[in-house]
Amino acid sequence: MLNKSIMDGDNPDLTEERMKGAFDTDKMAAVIYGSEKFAIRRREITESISRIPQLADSKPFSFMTREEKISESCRKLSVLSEHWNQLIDTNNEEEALHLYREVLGLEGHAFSLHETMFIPSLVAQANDEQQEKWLGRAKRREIIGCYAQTEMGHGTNLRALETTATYYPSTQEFILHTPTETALKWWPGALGKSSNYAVVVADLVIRDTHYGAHPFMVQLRDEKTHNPLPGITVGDIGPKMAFNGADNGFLGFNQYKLPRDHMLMRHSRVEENGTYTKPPHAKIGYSSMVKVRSRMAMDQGLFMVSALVIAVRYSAVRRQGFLDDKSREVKVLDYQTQQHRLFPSIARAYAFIFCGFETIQLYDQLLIDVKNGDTSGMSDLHALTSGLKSVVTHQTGEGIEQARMACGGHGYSMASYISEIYGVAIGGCTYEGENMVMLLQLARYLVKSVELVKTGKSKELGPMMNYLAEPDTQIDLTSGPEAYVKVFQHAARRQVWKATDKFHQLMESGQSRDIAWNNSAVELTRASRLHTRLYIMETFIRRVSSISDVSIKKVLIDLVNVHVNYEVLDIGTYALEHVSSTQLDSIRSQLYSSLDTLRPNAVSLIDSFQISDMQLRSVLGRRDGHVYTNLFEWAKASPLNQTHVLPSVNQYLKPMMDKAKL
Ligand SMILES: CCCCCCCCCCCCCCCC(=O)SCCNC(=O)CCNC(=O)[C@H](O)C(C)(C)COP(=O)(O)OP(=O)(O)OC[C@H]1O[C@@H](n2cnc3c(N)ncnc32)[C@H](O)[C@@H]1OP(=O)(O)O
Ligand SMILES: Cc1cc2nc3c(=O)[nH]c(=O)nc-3n(C[C@H](O)[C@H](O)[C@H](O)COP(=O)(O)OP(=O)(O)OC[C@H]3O[C@@H](n4cnc5c(N)ncnc54)[C@H](O)[C@@H]3O)c2cc1C
Repeated sequence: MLNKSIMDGDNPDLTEERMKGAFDTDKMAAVIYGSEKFAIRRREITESISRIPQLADSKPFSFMTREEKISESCRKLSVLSEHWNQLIDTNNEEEALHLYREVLGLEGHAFSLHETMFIPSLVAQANDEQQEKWLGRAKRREIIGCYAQTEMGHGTNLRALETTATYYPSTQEFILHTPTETALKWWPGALGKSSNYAVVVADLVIRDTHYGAHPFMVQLRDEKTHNPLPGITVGDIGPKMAFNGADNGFLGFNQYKLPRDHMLMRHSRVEENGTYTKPPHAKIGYSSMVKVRSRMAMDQGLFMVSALVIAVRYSAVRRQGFLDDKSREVKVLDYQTQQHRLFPSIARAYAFIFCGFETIQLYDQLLIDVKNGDTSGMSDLHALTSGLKSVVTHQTGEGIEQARMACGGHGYSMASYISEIYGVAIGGCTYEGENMVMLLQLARYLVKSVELVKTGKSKELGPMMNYLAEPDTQIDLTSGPEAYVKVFQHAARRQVWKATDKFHQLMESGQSRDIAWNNSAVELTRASRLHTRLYIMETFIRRVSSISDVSIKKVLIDLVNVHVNYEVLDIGTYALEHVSSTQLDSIRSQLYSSLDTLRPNAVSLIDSFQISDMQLRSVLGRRDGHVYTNLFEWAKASPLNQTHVLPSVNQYLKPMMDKAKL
């Protein structure tokens, strides 16, 4: 059996789709998840979880209040604490994240930031003695931590953070203080009610000199009572667009004393007498953010996949309207518009995940290099991940919203669960650096690269930048996906040069650097997007070319074809400089035929992600395809349906109607 999801009693429309799949979904899972070993481990972990009934949801998430969601996730975390070692290798981050996704879902929980930012901050920023003291406790979950950087008044501009950590050599202590209301830490995940420790980012002050943002390990709550410690004001910031299982919080300090060795001192130091040693790279303290950004292509790819699993499966069981055969309505997946809505997003999701593997590995390597004193790769990775997080989060938002619309009316119901996936995923456009701001960070790097070319120093260009120095060439669109890469290179190169020239000209005309930058900013962000999309396309093609299994490679090439045709058409206005409108018409025809080619493998392509029903939490996306019966059951479980007559009817509507009758 090529598609391992086929089971007796499933909806026959889905079974038919799975029979059509031309490749082995387990083999595809191994490609998606980087190795056969990890793909197998994922399945084993999912299987083991299903054997622990207390880890099942006590009722559908969509019917829970915020308080119930928080209580439910804490309940499950306490059950998990009895099973960690038997379920996963606790040193394996990917296994831990898979476990969290399966059991706790995507709405956040008490450990939301513990694994993703608190522990990574200790790993990257704490020195050996500090790691000895805190890392083991954090990994054993004796303490719960978060990452408290953003303030009510400032998230983007870290140089303007107002929270101070002032060092006093006389007592060898820092005093943490929140001087104004806008200096309150605001937003950190799991800060409000769950965490008892935080890595707090504050402006280091020694003898009236401000050294800027530095990380500190701060105890927030008493380990016995969980009450906030004296001098600490902490709480929840209230409901959000989504992600409401997490207690994003506020935090203020009133002259709060902290021992000297609580500043994380792997890279910068404050000696007992107040002597400050600066880090080997000015931005090394920003590494926890780079860590999360390097994961975002993968995590966002998985958000998009969740929505696509739901939309593609549902589109295979939803029948509406007719094509040739007037005796039976067609699966909506057979409509070209439906395929055009969904398949390019499937391609992007695969591409994002392949990019994600690459950037996660680059971060891990950078961590080793930095520990060995080599910070030379920091700028490259910062630029790459800044652009990538921005493009991927934006396109993921678009893809999920299209997936929701592709499910028609039922997509709008929480039974589909797509609105929640959208709400959580779209947060990624803002957290870890607002997208425009991060595109502009990449643009700094692109502008510098053009300046290198202009001054004859092309040899110094960073990775992925050589194309900026190359001349335009004739493009033969019949020569396969590489020709489309060339189109992107031409378009990105032209836009990067154009934006840089504009910036330079404005400065030459007398504008200050900052004003000229601001007046070129829209063009600069366009350059960053094109450059990043080029990287995504190249990575996708490179990864697919490296695959040896014939049937897997064949379907992934079909997917690459959808991707390259769609992407080039999507940047049509930029491509027009290099591709004629007749050529664009032929790309359009190729896109339509590539959608057709992909159609028989659509369900198998999304099944291959092996996202369990438990994780998906969607009636429409059920693996067995039994949508309608379960939709009715789900609606019957609504709290409103637990009584025939609501108290509000008796209190307001009935008296109103009775009065109208008089
Ligand atoms: C189903 C699946 C489930 C998955 C599971 C996930 C679930 C969902 C969980 C949610 C989890 C949320 C987690 C959110 C957690 C937060 O959001 S934490 C808070 C994040 N905050 C931010 O990202 C703030 C953004 N701001 C910044 O990073 C900085 O202010 C900026 C924008 C980089 C500017 O920094 P700056 O110090 O003013 O520097 P700037 O003058 O702009 O640049 C100076 C130089 O430094 C360089 N530089 C700046 N930063 C760096 C750096 N990091 N490295 C190297 N060089 C750098 C610049 O490139 C520049 O270089 P040159 O061009 O001069 O050569
Ligand atoms: C779900 C979620 C979880 C979060 N979790 C955490 C956490 O765990 N820990 C934490 O510390 N923080 C967290 N944050 C905060 C988050 O990191 C910040 O909100 C984010 O960095 C954006 O900063 P801001 O809110 O100051 O936006 P602002 O900078 O105020 O953005 C407002 C607008 O101004 C524009 N803008 C700002 N500066 C510039 C510029 N220089 N050039 C051009 N345009 C500019 C932006 O593009 C945007 O359009 C979280 C946020 C969310 C939504």
